[in-house]
Amino acid sequence: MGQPLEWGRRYLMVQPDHFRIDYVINPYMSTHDQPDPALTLKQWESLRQAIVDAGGEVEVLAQRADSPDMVYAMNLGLAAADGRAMLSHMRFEPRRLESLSAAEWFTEAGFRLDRTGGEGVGPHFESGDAFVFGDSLVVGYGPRTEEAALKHLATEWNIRVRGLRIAHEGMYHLDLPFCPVDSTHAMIYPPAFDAASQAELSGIVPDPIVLTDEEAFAFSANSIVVGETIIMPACSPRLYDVFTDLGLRVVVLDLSEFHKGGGSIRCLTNPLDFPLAAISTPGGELVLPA
Ligand SMILES: NC(=[NH2+])NCCC[C@H](N)C(=O)O
Repeated sequence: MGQPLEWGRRYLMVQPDHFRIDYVINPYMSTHDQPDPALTLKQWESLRQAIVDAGGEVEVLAQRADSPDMVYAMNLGLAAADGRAMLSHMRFEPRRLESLSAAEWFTEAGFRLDRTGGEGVGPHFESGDAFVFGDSLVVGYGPRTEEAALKHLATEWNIRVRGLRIAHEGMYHLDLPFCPVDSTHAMIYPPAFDAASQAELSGIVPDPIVLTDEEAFAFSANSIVVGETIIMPACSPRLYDVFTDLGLRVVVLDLSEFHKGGGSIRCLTNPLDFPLAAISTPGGELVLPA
């Protein structure tokens, strides 16, 4: 039986005042399918409210007019409860301006900022690829985050990092095929990973909740757990039973406008309280799939 997650009470969200599809950097995006601004704001507000209702806290950052994807706050940087933050170094050029605002926000909020891509050089890292789970920081790499960033995270922060190679273009961030639910349970979608990483994953997750294709592509793993509540963009009857049996209250919200940019509930929320103490190890340690 798992214990509740030690994190996920405090989030950063970006108010979607300039959400558009201006370019295509994942298979879900099309410039011919634009979000409706009023519905976008309404859906975002329902998520903010659901987090507060579940006992969570939300900090809100204004969206830059020049950064339509900035609404996906999960990618702004990896923030820890002890005040460290690793700024993302986005793979695609149109998202890099977001980092200017993110750096300013993290600094003003009192975080000590590190970067994998100082001065624009260095490996790409997108924080939607990283979660604390078990004894390590689990990091997806391939489509967005580069393998070299994992080494940087491990040594810079003296933590244990376990890499999983993502091999599916529709699952381009780890937060699409992987979602920690409690200390032992996580939703996983194995086809997102190469064979060696699938093997690695079974060692990482003691109690896997394996998603069907349909569940995975409804963004079921792009959910968040806030206290006793799991907030999901979609929940099949089977998953509903799994989560209620685990003692969770299931809240399902419609975030359809944000699916047009290729993200949902997790992508819109950046946890600010990842515990690093549980995963720290002198000198750092990096475990990569064979
Ligand atoms: N954490 C996430 N998966 N965020 C989704 C990001 C979506 C954004 N359009 C991109 O491709 O970068």
